[in-house]
This record gives sequence, structure tokens and C-alpha cells, in this order.
Amino acid sequence: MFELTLLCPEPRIEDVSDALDALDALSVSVEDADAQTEAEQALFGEPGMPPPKEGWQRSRVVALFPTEEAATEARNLLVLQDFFADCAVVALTRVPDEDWVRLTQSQFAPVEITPSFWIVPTWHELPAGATRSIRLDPGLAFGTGTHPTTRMCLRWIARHTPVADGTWGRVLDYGCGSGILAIGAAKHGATQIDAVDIDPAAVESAARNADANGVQMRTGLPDLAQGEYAVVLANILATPLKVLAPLLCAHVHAGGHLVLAGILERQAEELQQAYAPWVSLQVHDSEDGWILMTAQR
Ligand SMILES: C[S@@+](CC[C@H](N)C(=O)[O-])C[C@H]1O[C@@H](n2cnc3c(N)ncnc32)[C@H](O)[C@@H]1O
Repeated sequence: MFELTLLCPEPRIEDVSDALDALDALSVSVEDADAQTEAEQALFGEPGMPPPKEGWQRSRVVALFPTEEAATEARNLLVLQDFFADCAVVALTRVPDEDWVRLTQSQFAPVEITPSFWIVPTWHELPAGATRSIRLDPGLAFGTGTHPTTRMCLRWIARHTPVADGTWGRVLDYGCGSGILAIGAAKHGATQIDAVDIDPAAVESAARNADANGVQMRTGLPDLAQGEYAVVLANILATPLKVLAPLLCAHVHAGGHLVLAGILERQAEELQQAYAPWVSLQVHDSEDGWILMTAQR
């Protein structure tokens, strides 16, 4: 395969990416050309929302082509276009043959939640001592166990089994992504689980992952969540969590637990204030600048 690397200012990203698509590029990726320098810019949107801009001030655009002829033809056509005037061709190079599947897989190792509870990609053996595990491969939905917010929720689940009277009661995973928290609860004995997300692709992925792990749960869009639950887990981000405060609290029954993640250390107080009319949120765990906040109603 051959890689065509270009440098483009922000206003040209859309035209150049569209042109590369039309020229049958197999893939087009856009990165900050100033990454790892003083000029690096953060560019991301809230979950489910588009990023605030198409590209960075200076973006490196890399297009992959199946043959050298296709890459050369694309380059020769692009440089003739008006919109390419302030862009530049950086390189046209052969991509060395690799075992891409093996390379990708090597980046995902089993993740330890507790010494006996692990998240394990399907191509890995279970680690010794893993008496409970979630088998999960990286996919489109968030939640592979590599992010501290997910790990803290799973640690909470592992340490609160069972919640009351020897049973979990109903569990709600709000913003389920891959379904990892719902599956984690199922692996710790929960049997009545609802996993919901605003992203239909996440809902599909959660259902698939639940099947692959041999656990039962209901999956769907947020309307699926009805009534009260003994445990409500929501790993989203501070801003949506604040908006969702009345709704999430209404789903927690008296004596039930609310477990919130996706919150930065400096956001603890604003979350406490947002939830104060219903519960008294406390910081329960922290990792890499993220905190887990919990409350009992
Ligand atoms: C950070 S991911 C968490 C995934 C998984 N629960 C975990 O702990 O790894 C947040 C998920 O919340 C979903 N989400 C964001 N806003 C939401 C909302 N208002 N209602 C329901 N789901 C939402 C996103 O689509 C995304 O799948």
C-alpha cells in the first residue's frame, strides 16, 4: 500500500478530504501537524456531538491507496486544484507490509480491575487468578476497560457485591457504551439490568457484548430506563451529568446507590452542587485526575 501525506490549513481540510475520498483513497486520516509541540491544539466534542472544527490550524492529512499509480494520480490531480493552493505534498511513500491484526491486538492487553476480576480481549488467555472476567474486544463503542473512569466504576461494582439482602436488585447502566459496566454487574450477580445509551451503535455493541459474555440484560435507547433501581451507574462527562441530575436521581430508589464517573477532580464541587437537591455526592475514588463520585439515597 502507498501513503500520500499532505499538509493543509484548517479551511482546506474538508475540500481535501472529500477530494481524496472521491479519488478512491482507502482511508483518510487527519491529525494535528503541531501535535507534541507548544502549538498543539485540543480539538474534541462532547459524546454524540461533532467536533467544533473540521481540523487543526495545520493538519497532516494521510491518505492510503492500494497502488503507487493510484497515489501518484491522486497527488497529480490534487496539486492542480484551486483549493490546494495553500496546501503542500509532504511525501508519497510505500507502507511496509505488517501483520496489522497482530499489531492492533498487541496494543490491547488484559486489564486488572481487582486481582480476581479482569477485562480480557478474546484472543488472550485468562490471567491466573481471574475468577471473574469480561471478554471484550476494542470496537466502535467506548468502554474497553483501558480508561480510568471505566476502571473505577468496575472497581466499585467488584467491591459492592451484593448491594443489599444478598441480591443486587435492579441495575441501570446509563450511557452504557460497550455495555462493560452492565456486564461487570452481571458478572457479580446482578440479574435485572437495563443498559441504555443515546448512540444506537453503542446499544447494538452492548447487546452483542452481553451475548458474547453469556449474560442477560435489556439494552436500548434512554427511554428503556423506567422506574427505580438499586444501583444507577453513569460514566458520561460532567456537563451531561449535571443536566441529567434530576433524571438519574429519580431512578435511584430509597437506599439505592448512584455511581457517577467521567468527572475531573476540579469538577467535584460543581457536581456536588448540581446533585445537592437529591443526594450528597462524595468522592469515592480517583485515578489519573479523574474521580468517581457516589451517593446513597
Ligand atoms: C464515556 S462513555 C462510557 C461507556 C461505558 N459505560 C464505560 O464506563 O466505559 C459515555 C457513553 O455515554 C453515552 N452518552 C452521552 N450522553 C448521553 C446521554 N445524555 N444519555 C445517554 N447516554 C449518553 C455516550 O454515547 C457514550 O457511549
